[in-house]
Amino acid sequence: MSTSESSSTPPILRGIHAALPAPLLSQILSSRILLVGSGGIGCELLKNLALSGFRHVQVIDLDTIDVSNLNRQFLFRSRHVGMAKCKVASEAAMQMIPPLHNADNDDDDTPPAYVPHHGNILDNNQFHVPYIQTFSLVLNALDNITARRRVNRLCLASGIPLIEAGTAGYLGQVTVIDKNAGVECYECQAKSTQKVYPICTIRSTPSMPVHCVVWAKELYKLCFGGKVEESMLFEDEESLRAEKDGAADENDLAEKSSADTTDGAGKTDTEKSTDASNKSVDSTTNNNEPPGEKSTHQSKDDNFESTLRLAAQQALTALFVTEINKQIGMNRYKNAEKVPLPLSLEDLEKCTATEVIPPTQRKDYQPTQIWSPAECLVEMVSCFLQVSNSSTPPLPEFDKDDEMAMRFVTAASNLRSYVFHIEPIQSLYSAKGIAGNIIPAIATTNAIVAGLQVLQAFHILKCQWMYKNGEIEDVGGGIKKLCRYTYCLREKTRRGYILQPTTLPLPNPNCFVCRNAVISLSLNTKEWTLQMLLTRVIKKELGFSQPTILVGGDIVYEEGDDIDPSEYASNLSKKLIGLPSGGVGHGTVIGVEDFTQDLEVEICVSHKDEWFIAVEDEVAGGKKDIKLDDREESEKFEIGGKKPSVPPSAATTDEAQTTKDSTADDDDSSVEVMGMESTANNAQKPSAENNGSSKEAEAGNVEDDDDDSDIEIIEGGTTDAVAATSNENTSESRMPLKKRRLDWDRENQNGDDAKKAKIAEDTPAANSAEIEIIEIDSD
Ligand SMILES: Nc1ncnc2c1ncn2[C@@H]1O[C@H](COP(=O)(O)OP(=O)(O)OP(=O)(O)O)[C@@H](O)[C@H]1O
Ligand SMILES: [Zn+2]
Repeated sequence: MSTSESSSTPPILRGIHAALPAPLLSQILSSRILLVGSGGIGCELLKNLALSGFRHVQVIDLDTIDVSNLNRQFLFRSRHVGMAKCKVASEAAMQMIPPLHNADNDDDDTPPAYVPHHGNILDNNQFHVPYIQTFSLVLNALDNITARRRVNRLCLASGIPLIEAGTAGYLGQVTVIDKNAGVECYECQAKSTQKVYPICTIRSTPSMPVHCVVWAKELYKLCFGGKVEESMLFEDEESLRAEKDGAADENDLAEKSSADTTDGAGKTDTEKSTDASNKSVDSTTNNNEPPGEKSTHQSKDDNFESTLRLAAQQALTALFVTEINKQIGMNRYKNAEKVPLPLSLEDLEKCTATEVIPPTQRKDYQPTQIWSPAECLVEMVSCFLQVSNSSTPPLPEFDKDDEMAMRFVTAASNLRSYVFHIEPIQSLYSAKGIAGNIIPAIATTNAIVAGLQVLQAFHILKCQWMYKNGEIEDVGGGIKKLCRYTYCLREKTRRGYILQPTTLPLPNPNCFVCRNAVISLSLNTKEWTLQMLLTRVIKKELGFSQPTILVGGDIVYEEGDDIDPSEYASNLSKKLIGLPSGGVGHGTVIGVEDFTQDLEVEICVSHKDEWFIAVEDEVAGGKKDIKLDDREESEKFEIGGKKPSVPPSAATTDEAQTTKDSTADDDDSSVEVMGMESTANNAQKPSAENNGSSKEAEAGNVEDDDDDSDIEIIEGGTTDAVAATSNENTSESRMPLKKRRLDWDRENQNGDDAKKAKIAEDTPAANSAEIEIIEIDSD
């Protein structure tokens, strides 16, 4: 019997007791763990924590249980659908904690408690640095970058170790982030950004199914969204006029055609028709008629229904006939391989007939069926009618799990594919894959990764216990030595392992989060307003939550509970160049602080007037650069490019010096983000928005370094072996990101299936890889 195992140990804990020295077990039993996310990985983790004897766990999750979660989030049953995930998961896990006998835990006699918090980790008021500081360590089981970034920053600011994990299909990884260990943080490496398509491709020249799906999602926003002006398809009067003028330059015929299809208010036929169907929706949803009176107003209802059907038909004709003819009339496709073909008027006439049953309402309906154009039209009409006849408004944003939204997007995107001769036509099932960019979740990978996380938790607790006993000088040093970045691979390594541990990577010196590096930002300071800078860059790209912005040492904007929003409101609409304290021009250093994340950064601005984007050259083949037009101003920026070589105004300040010094080795900056398509970055950063981070694709680089010794390290006997492995691994794991990516690409050409699969996700041919957000879903 081992040191910690007693005759009274419950059988389920005996294995753990046999493996762990008694003090470590006691450390586990009294530790306080925070788990963020109780979905796929989170459920596995909760079960592992409970069965390993962890008694004090808090769980944060914002979501409720959906039917689609049940196949892999095994703590949930169908009776739990609609209930808070964290509550159900905590209760289920609590039942699994083996009862303890006094001898097991001398230090802690408080009863076990798994406490759920049904909330958003982004909520500053509830989940802040002092809260995080009450835990021994934090475990992440999240599915998005924003939340991960937030936990990363909270943990760095609190000095609490974080065990980060992610999966994408068969691939997964686990790592440990700890400020005091001096290792890479979550934001040291760039994450894949939302895939962005040039507006012109989506609006006029789609060539792949994914373009049609993106268009259909924008159409959903235009038809049902709360803010139609946020749809990429929305046209204000100015852009309509600009389009008309441009068309006039092209040829006279174009102008005539354009004039024919816009009304006096400058609205396109599409907008007029979707307006019409929306008005029908409004008039129906505002109709307060009690349901019982319906039969007495049958004929009135019949009339109303036929009005709705007519409005739907008009909208569809505008979308798939009038608008297409207009574009053809403007000679937009004169060099295209195939000119689009508007939908048949006959199909459009038939689609409103009451007796035609939409495909999804038929008895033999299967989500893998492919709908004909006529069926797609009927399906769209049924969506319009459903919205009109329902008392609850549709979701303002497209959600792949919303049944109506998915039917609408499948039908609309397929109709667009038919018009533009794009193949293959998608079933609802495959369109959902593209729309949500879904890589099927594999429960086994989640389970493996959650197991690895608990092993890392043992390592951290061991370090904390060793520190308490004066065996090591600092916890961080111990973590750096004991903990591992572990990849879960699809194919076995040469030595036959699927788990590949490496030493924790060193921080990226250019990381503004953990290394306080100056951020370089290029944009047009004469066009960008403070509001654009705030929303597009400071909040969205850099993840600030309550920023204070300083120019020339003076506050130009501030947010917070006790801040009067009107105080700096007038600055928001000002162009950067016109801001107080001398404005922001080429070389200006902007300060940004966020006390909710204990983060302060400096942004060195480069003024840049003209922006280009590489697009497919349909005529000559290959790529060509086109100048970005005015509509995309907020997409015209670059983070992490070259900083101004001689910052004019700030040249003598310390900030400027920092800026200048860091310019030389800036080329491989991992925070380079272009807010537009086809930058090298997108290829560089695979699947970071899914359950995994960008690391998994680099797994191939460490294949030769395989050594699974750290799986047994908890027993303390393998430290040397791991240290030796660390040295071997260091050069690979510290390699600049671009170099590692190049090696990765090369290896893929050599035909490793696992890696090919990963690359396939990054290539246009795998449609699902092209969309904005990558999510893991049920398989
Ligand atoms: N900001 C956040 N605050 C709290 N919990 C979050 C936050 N963002 C995501 N989560 C939770 O993280 C969990 C991630 O789990 P998972 O990746 O299995 O996603 P899922 O939504 O359960 O499944 P899927 O998206 O595949 O249908 C989810 O339960 C989700 O609610
Ligand atoms: Zn970092």
